[in-house]
Amino acid sequence: MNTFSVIKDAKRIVIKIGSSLITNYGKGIDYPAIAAWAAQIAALRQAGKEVVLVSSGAIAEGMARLGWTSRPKEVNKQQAAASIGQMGLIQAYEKAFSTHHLLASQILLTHEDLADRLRYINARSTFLTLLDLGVIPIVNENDTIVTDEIRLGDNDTLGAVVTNLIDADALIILTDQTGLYDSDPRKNPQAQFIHHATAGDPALEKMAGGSGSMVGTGGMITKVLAAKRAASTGAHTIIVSGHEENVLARLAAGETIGTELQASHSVRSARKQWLADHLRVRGKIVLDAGAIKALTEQGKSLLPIGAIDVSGTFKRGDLVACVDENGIEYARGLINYASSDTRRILRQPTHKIAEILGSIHNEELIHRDNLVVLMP
Ligand SMILES: Nc1ncnc2c1ncn2[C@@H]1O[C@H](COP(=O)(O)OP(=O)(O)O)[C@@H](O)[C@H]1O
Ligand SMILES: N[C@@H](CCC(=O)OP(=O)(O)O)C(=O)O
Repeated sequence: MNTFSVIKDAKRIVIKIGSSLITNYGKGIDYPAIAAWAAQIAALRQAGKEVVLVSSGAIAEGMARLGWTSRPKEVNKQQAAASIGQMGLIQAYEKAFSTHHLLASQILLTHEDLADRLRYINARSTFLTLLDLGVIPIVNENDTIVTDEIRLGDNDTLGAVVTNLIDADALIILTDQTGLYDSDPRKNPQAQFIHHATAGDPALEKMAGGSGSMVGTGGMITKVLAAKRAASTGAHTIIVSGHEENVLARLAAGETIGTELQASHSVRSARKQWLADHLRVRGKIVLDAGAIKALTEQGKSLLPIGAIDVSGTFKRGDLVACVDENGIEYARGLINYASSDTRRILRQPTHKIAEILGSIHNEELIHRDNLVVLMP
């Protein structure tokens, strides 16, 4: 199926722009490029579409303003650079959108802001109000104050989280490559271009590598994982070069450019989506093939008999990832047993739990109501 028409028909779109594009590989804000994207976004608004922009580039622009040629290793210096660069980014966007009589707004998020259910709902309401008002929200991670504990990590993930938060129809990731290849084209000139794939296909995770540039953060792997995440609310993802002439306008006209990663998931309930968007898993349970099938195809709960290994230290009620033996995550959920107890009941039938632990909380390791499947 050709999903490019989805961009054409989409009502609500999240557009993520990477650092290398925004700052011309760290040389400083690319004002003409921002003006060109703003003009296309203004045309999308005119056509009745709502657009949220997730823009990277704060650290790269801060470094350029400070005259730093290599990214400092010290987190406090990166955070200082982000604080300087973010201001430049927002000024550039505000100016570019104002020429089209559009208001822009700034939203800086951390993972912690969205991990709390009330704040998540509140953030959603603010986004939707801004869109109702015809504003272009411009989002970045709050790099200046973020710590490892509350970090989202990269803006591809942030783009997907925002897509899920506002139920966008599509996520467009503008980057410096024409899209996804079966290996990093910077390293392999023979790499083959992927025109179309299903978001969440584990094969994509093997093709995608890290960032090949000095200023980019996540590379393709975070884009592929972002597409998987965006697909969980039914959003399709397009990974495409921001250097393409009129890229957004052409996508909106239904042209086939970039890599399309099609959503095949059925849409989740709001609570399960919130669970999926938690990025801080406290541990991992390795499942056998039967358990993976039970979770992903039969909508069942996870029983101890299907769990073959456990890692991490967690308490009852913590969020854990359900992975296969290769570490691919299939589901995540709130576990009924602490890691020490889980370890003791691995591979055990349910009727043995009380005998081994002395008491039984629940028959399931993770009840299906507290479990969200990430892959079809
Ligand atoms: N399979 C792949 N296909 C395309 N690009 C890849 C692949 N694997 C790794 N990359 C690298 O990912 C980079 C884009 O990611 P990144 O540098 O983080 O950009 P951005 O700032 O746009 O997020 C490309 O320049 C490329 O070197
Ligand atoms: N939040 C950071 C960008 C992090 C990031 O993911 O960058 P990129 O890989 O270029 O999208 C910044 O504004 O510098």
